[in-house]
Amino acid sequence: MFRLKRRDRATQGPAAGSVPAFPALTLDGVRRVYGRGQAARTALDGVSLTVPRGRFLAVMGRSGSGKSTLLKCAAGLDRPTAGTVRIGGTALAGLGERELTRLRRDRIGFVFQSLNLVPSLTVRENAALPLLLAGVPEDGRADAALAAVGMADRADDSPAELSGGQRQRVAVARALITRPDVVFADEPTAALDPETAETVLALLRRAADDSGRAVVLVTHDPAAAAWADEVLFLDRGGVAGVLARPDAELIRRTLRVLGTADTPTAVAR
Ligand SMILES: Nc1ncnc2c1ncn2[C@@H]1O[C@H](COP(=O)(O)OP(=O)(O)OP(=O)(O)O)[C@@H](O)[C@H]1O
Repeated sequence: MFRLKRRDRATQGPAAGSVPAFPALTLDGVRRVYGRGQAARTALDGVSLTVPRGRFLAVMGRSGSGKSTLLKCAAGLDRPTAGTVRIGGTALAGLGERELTRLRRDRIGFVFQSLNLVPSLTVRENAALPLLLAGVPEDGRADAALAAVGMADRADDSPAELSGGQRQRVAVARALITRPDVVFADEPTAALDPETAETVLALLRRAADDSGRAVVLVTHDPAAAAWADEVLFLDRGGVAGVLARPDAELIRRTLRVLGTADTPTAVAR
């Protein structure tokens, strides 16, 4: 069976095509208010953070604390009401829709639970999709990316023939194929059994360690967050705390102290 071992962070060079002088991701005073007037709801309340290259950050917090909103604003999928988001030094607010789409395609990788593979394409074509959309020849890069996630032998298969964990491994290959500055992962292991989840988390860990990507993982699962270098806890749209190099037990205890666990049973597990 394909498995990876958890490893300590290694220092690696910057991602190709990026500007090494700048962190992969910075948020400065990011606010997001939904609605207007009396119906206005502040989902993010002035969040600032920096994620350097090679760093793996997990974002946690109870339902409604602003995790998805943070991820969408950071990934250029939503525009903040105020504040600045920079990917590799590029301020997203200064970009038009077309430039933003290009930046998302070329410099950001996505591994979302809901962002499924395209069923009418082969596994290889799915992995190559960001390059195909950019009109760039894939030149064997899809096979190399699939080999890196242990899926080379399934390149000609249809996604329908894969298990959930195998699909997520292909999604990781697709997310990494453009050598992005940042990989955003939204609950990528929520539907997987613990062992399969570990395989996917190890791939994200390796994307930070070996390839110098910044990885931002949104999760409810302390065991998943324990793969990160840092865990950022959100509460009512603000940063309630940050934990460096935590294990799952410390994360559970911190959730309990901060009152950001979804349910008492989630803490007691
Ligand atoms: N499109 C929207 N319109 C209005 N309010 C929204 C919208 N999206 C999110 N919100 C509100 O913003 C707040 C933060 O939502 P968000 O989805 O970011 O939380 P979350 O931490 O990701 O939650 P979950 O863990 O349940 O996915 C919530 O109060 C939510 O109701």
